[in-house]
Amino acid sequence: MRTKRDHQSGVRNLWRLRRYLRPYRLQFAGLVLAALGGTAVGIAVPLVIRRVVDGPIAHRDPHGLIALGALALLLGVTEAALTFIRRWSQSSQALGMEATIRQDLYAHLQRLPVAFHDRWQSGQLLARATADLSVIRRFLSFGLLFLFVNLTTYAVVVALLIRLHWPLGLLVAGSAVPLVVVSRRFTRTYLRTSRRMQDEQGDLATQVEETARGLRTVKSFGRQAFMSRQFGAGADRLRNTAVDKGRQLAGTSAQFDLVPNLTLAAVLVLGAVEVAAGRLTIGELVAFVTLQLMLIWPIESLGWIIGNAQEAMTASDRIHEVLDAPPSIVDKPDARAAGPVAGEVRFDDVWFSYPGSATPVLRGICLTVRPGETLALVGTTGCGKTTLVSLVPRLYDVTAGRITLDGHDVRDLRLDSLREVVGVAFEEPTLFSMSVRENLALGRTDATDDEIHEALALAQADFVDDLPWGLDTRVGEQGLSLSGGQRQRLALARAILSRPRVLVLDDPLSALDVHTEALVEKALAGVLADTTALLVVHRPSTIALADRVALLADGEIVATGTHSELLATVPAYRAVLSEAAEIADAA
Ligand SMILES: Nc1ncnc2c1ncn2[C@@H]1O[C@H](COP(=O)(O)OP(=O)(O)OP(=O)(O)O)[C@@H](O)[C@H]1O
Repeated sequence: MRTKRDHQSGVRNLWRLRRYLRPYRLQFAGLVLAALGGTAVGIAVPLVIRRVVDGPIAHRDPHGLIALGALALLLGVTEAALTFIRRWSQSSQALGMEATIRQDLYAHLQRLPVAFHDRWQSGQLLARATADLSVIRRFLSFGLLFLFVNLTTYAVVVALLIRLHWPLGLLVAGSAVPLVVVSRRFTRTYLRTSRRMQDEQGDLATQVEETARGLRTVKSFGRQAFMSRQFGAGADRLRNTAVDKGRQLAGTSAQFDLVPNLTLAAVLVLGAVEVAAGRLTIGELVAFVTLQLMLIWPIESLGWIIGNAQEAMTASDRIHEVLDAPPSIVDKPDARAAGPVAGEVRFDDVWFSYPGSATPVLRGICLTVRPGETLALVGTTGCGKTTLVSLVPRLYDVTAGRITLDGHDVRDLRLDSLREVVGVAFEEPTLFSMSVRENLALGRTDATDDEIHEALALAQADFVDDLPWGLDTRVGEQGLSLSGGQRQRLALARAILSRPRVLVLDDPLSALDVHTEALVEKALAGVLADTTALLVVHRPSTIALADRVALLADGEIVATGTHSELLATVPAYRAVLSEAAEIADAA
């Protein structure tokens, strides 16, 4: 039952990819015509041979032999030319379709909310964008075409065979019955195995990606052998599934090979009897057998084509699992630009739970950050500070309540303009495999070198001048060639480069030494003077930047006030700060 459902969903999802075939429909029609033309010419050859055997050879007529020989030669050359045309243009359209699907997949991944990426392993996404798309390309370029051509060849040849000698022709037609039985049994198991293999490829890609990213941790804990064992187990699983899949295909292909060969043997014996009885000429028998030989390849390849179609179905299922995921954080139809804003940010009875979790992380948050004010968020680890600030640029949407910017619900604003207004720097900064300049200008592509240098100076990131190619230095995957503190300062410079009205800084100085932190804070104070800022703070020293502090505990705001007010009146605040100070000292 489940297999039937899987099969239906696979067929449906594969069929949905037809929109990618549309721009290439003329090319595809040309391909089909070239393939069918080649096959038709191939079919005509045995019919010419029949004429040769029953005509010039039987009547010892050399002139007739030359004419028919020339015709056979012409047919051979035509078939070769058509095959060349088909092969020449076959891959370009499939590669074009693959590229378009890949671009759509990537664009959709960008539209999907952070919550989607929290749930999905990156290796699974990687495998979908690479291996699964290659399977679909193979099907679109070869499988689909040959499925069509081979089935047409089969139907035409069997019709000709019946016309040549109907009892033997019906025998050949009847051989389709065991083929159908074999293919039904095959598709039942192969679909599951194919899906399992694609999932395991994704798991393995995730392992490689995580190990590459976490190599320092792996090495520093001396866990290479452990990780290798884990990877080995995954690789073994994948190998076993691949072997299982290969064997299923081999077993089925052998049965597909057997049927036409057994039928051929039967035709030879029965055909000889018919010739002896005078009901069939030798030329007709030769033509019959030659035509029947033309069925061997289409039938033998059917096992591979059906297997390829099954793999394409499961790959298409996997790709649609991503393409069908709704981009839940999108512009409303009537969303408007934020326009010039004063910068008041208000949390209005905000509740938030992560998708799939029943426990709210934030509970009834009411908080107002006035235009130009800097508010520090303080609280024990895991109390919800990062979650709270992530709601402002709508990395997640509130579960209940609302967040307003100058009185407008952020969900009513266009996302691009909201994200222009709100600049963000996180504790774990991501730098991309691009030059320093490109990394910095992510939020403002038109920034001049002077503006970039100003932002770098504010973030105390002048070390960029000492990099081998200055702003043009590629900072490598995730900026690994830079220290944690350097990366943090680049991320900070990136956030302030666009001079946003609202700045969200999630502990962006945690990796800096005390001296550099003090310098950054001094420079930042000027930026923060006229910017609304939400500052997640772990180190007591950073609180100096804030006009006001909010103490978060267990997802609730338990106190707000100036640092000195809270210090004097809220014991829990003193406790959180002294704990943080101890950790900072220990570090
Ligand atoms: N993507 C996520 N999916 C599900 N739960 C999450 C996710 N991110 C965080 N959480 C949970 O939400 C709670 C609050 O996490 P959050 O990162 O907001 O805390 P925090 O106060 O910023 O912590 P820290 O000070 O350690 O950075 C934690 O219990 C955490 O386990």
